[in-house]
Amino acid sequence: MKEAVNISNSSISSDTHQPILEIRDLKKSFGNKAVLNGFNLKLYEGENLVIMGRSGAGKSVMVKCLVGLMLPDSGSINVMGQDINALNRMDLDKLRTEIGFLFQGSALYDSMTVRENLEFPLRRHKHKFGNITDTEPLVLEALERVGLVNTIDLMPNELSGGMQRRVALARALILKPKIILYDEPTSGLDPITSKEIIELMRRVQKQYKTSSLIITHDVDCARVVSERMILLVDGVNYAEGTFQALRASEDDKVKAFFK
Ligand SMILES: Nc1ncnc2c1ncn2[C@@H]1O[C@H](COP(=O)(O)OP(=O)(O)OP(=O)(O)O)[C@@H](O)[C@H]1O
Repeated sequence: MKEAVNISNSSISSDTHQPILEIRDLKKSFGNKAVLNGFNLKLYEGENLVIMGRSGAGKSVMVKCLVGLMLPDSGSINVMGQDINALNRMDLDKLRTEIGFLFQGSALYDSMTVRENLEFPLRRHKHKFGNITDTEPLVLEALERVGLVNTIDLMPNELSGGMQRRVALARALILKPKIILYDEPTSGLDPITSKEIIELMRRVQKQYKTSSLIITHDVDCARVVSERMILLVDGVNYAEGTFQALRASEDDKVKAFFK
């Protein structure tokens, strides 16, 4: 297993803590093209970990393996002490409620109102809150967290791109997950709206005390939200450390990320 260049870890990543999410030696090839070549990751409780990689580096492949949409060739993925590849469908479904996703684009259901979009995961995973019948308080709470209670009866196409992203964040939060996975949370947004989303991510992290895995190309987003970063190069975690430490690195491959 190839070890990452550890440029400077934050105190959170101390090995005395048990990671809430751990990826070990993940490998995935397509034909003779190795995309992930022994990728490792540990996400600790309450931490904001950013993964940066150039286009085609294998970030989406990693995310798909992580959520069980793609099988890796080898390696393990452990979420809250459970190996996801060893779980049956029902247990995997249950574990998924502990992971909130905010994918590229907002991926709201266009034919549903904001309220219905937020109710959807609640109905699907009723068991999580003891078979609740009145979803309204949870919907309102999640919308309040993102400052959009007044949009509850609107359709997604009546919202701006930034508002849609915020509603998608509310939907990711509604099941009160322990982990949030952000895949390019600021892509396609103008700089001001991006800043608003980044600020919201920080606020939500504090309120819900979630652990966040943030996949981004956006250096500004990484600077503001990350406590620790992993640079994914050639299918491995090439370098790890704080934003400041990585930015100060003299390594050419690391420097290329900050140009
Ligand atoms: N199902 C697939 N079949 C064949 N090749 C694939 C498949 N999925 C991904 N790849 C290849 O794996 C490589 C990594 O793709 P991936 O989408 O993970 O990149 P990425 O880092 O997410 O890029 P971007 O930042 O542009 O989204 C690419 O070369 C892609 O063509």
